[in-house]
Amino acid sequence: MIIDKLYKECIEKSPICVGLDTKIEYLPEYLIKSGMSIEEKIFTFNKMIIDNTIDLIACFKVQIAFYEALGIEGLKAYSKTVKYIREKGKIVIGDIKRGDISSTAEAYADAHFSGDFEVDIITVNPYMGYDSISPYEKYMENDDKALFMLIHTSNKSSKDFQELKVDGEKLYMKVAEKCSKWGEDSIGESGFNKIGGVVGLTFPEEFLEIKKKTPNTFFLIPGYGVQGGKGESIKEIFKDGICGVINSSRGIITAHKGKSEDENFVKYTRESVLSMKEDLIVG
Ligand SMILES: O=c1ccn([C@@H]2O[C@H](COP(=O)(O)O)[C@@H](O)[C@H]2O)c(=O)[nH]1
Repeated sequence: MIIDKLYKECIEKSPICVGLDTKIEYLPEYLIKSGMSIEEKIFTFNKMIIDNTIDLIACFKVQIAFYEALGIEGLKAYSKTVKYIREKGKIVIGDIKRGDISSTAEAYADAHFSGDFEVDIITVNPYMGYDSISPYEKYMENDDKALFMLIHTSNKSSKDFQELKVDGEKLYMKVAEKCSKWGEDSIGESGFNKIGGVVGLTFPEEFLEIKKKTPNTFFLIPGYGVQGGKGESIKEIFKDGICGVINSSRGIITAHKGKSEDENFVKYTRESVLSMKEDLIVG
């Protein structure tokens, strides 16, 4: 089961997810100035990051918004990037945050669990309820696909709706309970199921509250580094064992900026992953 594989990678390598939120301005000058097409520039940058971090981490997350922003060439770079990661046998999360009526959700499932944009796990927004999530299940039957459902996001305004009280309980706790319930039939040998949850590291107390109620939910944890999430919070959250994978995007893929603008830029990428790993050591 894919979440078992992700869990194993977290134990064997590190619970780190490198986020490929690639923008042209993040590229080293030598690539920006090269005569390559946008598609080639972005893919070359991503490939160098992938090749130089793959042995240290659990998975990659590719945020589709940055590729959509570059038009057709950007989407071709997205497709090449996710295919390259999968060819290397590594897990790739498509951060697409979809949520729509079931007929449209079926199309999203086809688009991101097969074909040009196929990834192993996608992020989904559960606001529209169960029939916006269930169309992905067809692809999850073979155990090689999974979902990460938004529960409590890392941004400041997550409070606007997610913390509203419903029947005396915060809305994000209701969502966490549904996430756990919808995944309860698919618990793997790791003890986690196929419907994971997205919970930001920027609100560690809320994280602990969610974790207590959802022992079989594996988490995608954004918010580390640039957004203010701290390694020390992970030590508390992982006190009883690893229960998620921590994403860092800008903190890793821009680590070379102001230091190296040539082919050696990946030295800084690798160093940033190693220092994140050090910061997260649970002990
Ligand atoms: O609650 C959420 C959900 C998703 N994200 C995504 O994670 C990365 C974070 O990037 P950093 O550069 O490490 O801040 C980005 O793709 C977001 O769209 C999130 O931040 N918070």
